[in-house]
Amino acid sequence: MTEEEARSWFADRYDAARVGRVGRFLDVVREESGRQNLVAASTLPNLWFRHGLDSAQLVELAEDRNGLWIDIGTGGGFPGMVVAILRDAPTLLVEPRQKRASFLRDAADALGLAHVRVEQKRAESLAPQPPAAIVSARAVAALPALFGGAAHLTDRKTLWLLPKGRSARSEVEALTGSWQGLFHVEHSLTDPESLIVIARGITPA
Ligand SMILES: C[S@@+](CC[C@H](N)C(=O)[O-])C[C@H]1O[C@@H](n2cnc3c(N)ncnc32)[C@H](O)[C@@H]1O
Repeated sequence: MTEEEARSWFADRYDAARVGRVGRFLDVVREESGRQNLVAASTLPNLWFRHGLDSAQLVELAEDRNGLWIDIGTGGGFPGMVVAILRDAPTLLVEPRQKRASFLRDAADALGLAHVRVEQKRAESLAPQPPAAIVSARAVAALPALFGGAAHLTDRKTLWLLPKGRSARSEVEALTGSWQGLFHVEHSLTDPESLIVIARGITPA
């Protein structure tokens, strides 16, 4: 898919103001990439597709849930910042690296996203709070570490949306005896060989 086609994917689903905000955010990611490493340099020419659309597809998997969305390890903003632009519900971006967390705070302020909170912490250090409706994490850790680090922020109704590349099935199978829940996988729109793990009812086995 070309960048123009990826942008059209947004324009077909969202109003012009939201699409404009996604575009402004991708512009600041491009600009900030001269100062810190936010995304792989090879993906800078394809921000709409590789990061915008790759993030936005999670909103389509979220079953219209309106509650708190926690994105673990947001890094340069993906998927959490795109999610926050596309839905108006509270969004918590968890990112331990100071420079990245500051960038996320500044970007949320510049875009007027008052429903975004940034915590400069590791997920496992966050105090328990009202359980998340949705937890996402892209390219952060293996499933046992994600569940171990963030389960205290969730309850049995929480939907976990975890882009996992090609390792998805083997990671789910390897959970036997440690974590249990209901799992299925979806193919990623940005790479049919990559899978997104969708999980609910996650508890220690
Ligand atoms: C490879 S980057 C991915 C960033 C972003 N999710 C993306 O896909 O573009 C992993 C990020 O997870 C963060 N991270 C690593 N361990 C974490 C933890 N336990 N809790 C929260 N964030 C974590 C790192 O600081 C880093 O920014």
